[in-house]
Amino acid sequence: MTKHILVLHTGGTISMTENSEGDIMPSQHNPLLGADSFVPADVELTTEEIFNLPSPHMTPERMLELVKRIRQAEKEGSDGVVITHGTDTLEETAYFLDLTLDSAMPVVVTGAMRSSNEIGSDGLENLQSAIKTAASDDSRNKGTLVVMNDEIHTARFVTKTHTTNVATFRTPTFGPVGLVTKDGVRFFQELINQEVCAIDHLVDKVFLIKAYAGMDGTLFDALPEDTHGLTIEALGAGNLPPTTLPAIQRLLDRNIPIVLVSRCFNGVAQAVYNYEGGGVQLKKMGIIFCQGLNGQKARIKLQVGLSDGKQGQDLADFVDNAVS
Ligand SMILES: NC(=O)C[C@H](N)C(=O)O
Repeated sequence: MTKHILVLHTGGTISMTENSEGDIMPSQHNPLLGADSFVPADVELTTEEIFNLPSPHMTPERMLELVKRIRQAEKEGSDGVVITHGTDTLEETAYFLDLTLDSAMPVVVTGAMRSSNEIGSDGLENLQSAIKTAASDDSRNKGTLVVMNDEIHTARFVTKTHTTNVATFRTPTFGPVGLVTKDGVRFFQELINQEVCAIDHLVDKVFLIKAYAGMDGTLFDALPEDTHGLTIEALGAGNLPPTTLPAIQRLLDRNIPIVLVSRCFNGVAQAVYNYEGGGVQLKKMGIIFCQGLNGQKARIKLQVGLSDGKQGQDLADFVDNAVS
């Protein structure tokens, strides 16, 4: 049966070209438009350029525009959607889609580390793998997936780990969920469902701050009056320098929800240390521990939860546990 796959291009290196000086720049004519000779025989492709942006120019407002286009595509009869995207913020857009699209339809995000005319360009290969994944029945009901370098990852846990290597996308702690091979798509890990928020607007003042040895309250006190929420990348298992605590308490007294993750690459944040600034104390103060997400993903989750109108325990339950 023919599968109708919509490809939405948003820009990034996959759509860029290298000039004679070696600079990589957005192309005036997207080299991916019309490149479809590699599409599997049972796939009918529709292609749209919704944006042509380097991914550092991506914003949550643009992510929401993308969500609305994907919801419409499902109504129009698409069997799956592929999004091409710059890799710098790919994981944030992918996770935003994962949290806001309430659908069984496969949604697959891909990109490239080498632009379209560089030697060893990985764009078309990644696009082909993403199309195969979006066309597979096995990809239904799996939330948003990220396909790069023959691997399938969940949007929830994948992260960019290398500035230039084509094997940059990794899933720390849990690993990839599947592979794209010559014969098709193979999943080897089950996915755990999560709550989806079908939001149609955004609250915007949600910040991310990284902790470091010797940190004090300066950055916390500098947050604007109308702050909606804050995510902190804390130390180790989930601890903070004691000199940050008075400023953090002032934010909590203003009813600003604070979500904590670890700045460590592997593992989950847990309230295990009971000393000044230790996780046990932070949890007692009312900080929400988010397990298994990195800082940029936890910030997206907090923003989506707040945009859905969640607060108090409801918000904490939504944010705190990404792994069950
Ligand atoms: N590989 C890439 O796509 C990186 C590029 N700077 C982007 O995110 O748009």
